[in-house]
Amino acid sequence: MESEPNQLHILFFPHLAHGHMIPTIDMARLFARHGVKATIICTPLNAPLISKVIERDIQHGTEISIQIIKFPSVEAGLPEGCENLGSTTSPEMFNNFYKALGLLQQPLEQLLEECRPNCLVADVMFPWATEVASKLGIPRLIFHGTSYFAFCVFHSLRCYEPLNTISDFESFLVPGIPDQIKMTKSQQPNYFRGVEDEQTKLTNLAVQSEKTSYGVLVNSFYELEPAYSEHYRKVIGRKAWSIGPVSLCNRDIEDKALRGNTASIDGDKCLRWLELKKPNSVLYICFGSKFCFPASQLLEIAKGVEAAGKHFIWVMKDEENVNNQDKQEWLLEGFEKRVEGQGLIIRGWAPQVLILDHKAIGGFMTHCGWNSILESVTNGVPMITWPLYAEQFYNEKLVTDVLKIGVSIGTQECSRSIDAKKFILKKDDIERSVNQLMVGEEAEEMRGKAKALKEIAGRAVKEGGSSYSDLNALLEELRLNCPKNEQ
Ligand SMILES: O=c1ccn([C@@H]2O[C@H](COP(=O)(O)OP(=O)(O)O[C@H]3O[C@H](CO)[C@@H](O)[C@H](O)[C@H]3O)[C@@H](O)[C@H]2O)c(=O)[nH]1
Repeated sequence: MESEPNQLHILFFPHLAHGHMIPTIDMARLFARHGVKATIICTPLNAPLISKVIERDIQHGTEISIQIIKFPSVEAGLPEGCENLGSTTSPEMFNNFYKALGLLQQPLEQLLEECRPNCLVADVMFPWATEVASKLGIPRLIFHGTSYFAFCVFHSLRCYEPLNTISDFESFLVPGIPDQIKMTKSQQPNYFRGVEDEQTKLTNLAVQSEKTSYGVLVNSFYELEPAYSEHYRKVIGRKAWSIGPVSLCNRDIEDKALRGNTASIDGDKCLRWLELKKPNSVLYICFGSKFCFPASQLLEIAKGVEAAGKHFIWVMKDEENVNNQDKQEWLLEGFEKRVEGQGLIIRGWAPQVLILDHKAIGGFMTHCGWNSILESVTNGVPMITWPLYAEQFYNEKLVTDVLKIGVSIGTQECSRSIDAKKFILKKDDIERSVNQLMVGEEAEEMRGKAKALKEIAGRAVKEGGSSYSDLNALLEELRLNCPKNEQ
């Protein structure tokens, strides 16, 4: 395909973690469908995941490609082959992974010099990318991967510092945001709890780079959180474009199946199982791409969903199986047999967008990663919110207190490694929330609101819709302000 003379060339540089890579790939595909030449930067072991997904786009004539750079695993003290945050298995590996990300600065610079794109879209985890790009006169857009609501809460807590004077479980009102939102200090990420780790350092750098970057891309749509989109732009004063939900670029069933191309279960098997169930009758349970519960928590979830008596699909991560060998027997033989017909257990990776899209799915028990929330919203599915770490407690508040399309499971502690004895939620908590979400008047009301949002999300990405127009406005601005800077 001949390139247009003023065709924009944009480089997309995702953080090497599923929760960031997946929306960045979708975003690059979206830009390519809007006439941009899109190049996704990635490392050798992450490349196959991406190439499978973009294959169909290439066949359809969109200009999208991959540019591979080496990942400095060994240099950063990681084992060879550890190129995705999902493969880190200890806090030390986790920290080394962030060190390795820092070492990508030089290869990025070299690549930018060779390609001279009109613009670089780089993940928030690469704060140094703004400076690297600006040396070559290339504007850098930041991709955060989360909601406006979460940005606004984060900004408020930095600005007003309400956490300095309170104890862990005392509740406080988040100051200066459009709604009355109550939280506790224990629900805050490490950054606000005085923990000086690699993530805290990175967050401080990210805050600085946000001020000097060209602007921010947000995987959200205006109608979902209008007050917070306005607050972010007008009160906090950042330049931002809402271009989501980007997962809606997986338009047909093949797209959705491809998107789950690493799934450990055949998509058709899942669909066949779901076909036999009534509309809105199945609860989907998944806690994102990485998190692993201890066996004691898995057992309480198992007892809770069994007692609630609803159909369910439950995704268990591989590490949960490996780390909890002692309890496997109970889960495999006793539980799995007893719930035959009632539940489908997926061990490993699930084709999530394919599952959420099925009419039998009536609820989603989620850890509140932003992609999962958006995928639930775009399919009109209300949620049981069970936030675990990072900004997930903020996302929970948006779902339960602002949008009112979810039931909180009631967890209080933001932590990457759950202390098995202290923070275990019990069978009764799980049973109660499943019943509250799946049956009764309140459940119908939440489902109605979620279905309405599904329609609005669909319109937002279609021609004339809010996200479609925001993306076009951005591309127009880049064409005017950011000509290709050939050397
Ligand atoms: O078995 C699985 C598990 C996950 N997914 C997909 O993986 C993505 C997971 O993303 P998300 O729900 O956002 O969870 P995390 O991977 O935990 O996301 C990280 O990144 C998000 C975006 O910045 C943050 O909101 C989260 O707090 C952070 O943990 C989604 O697209 C899911 O559809 C699957 O397809 N199959």
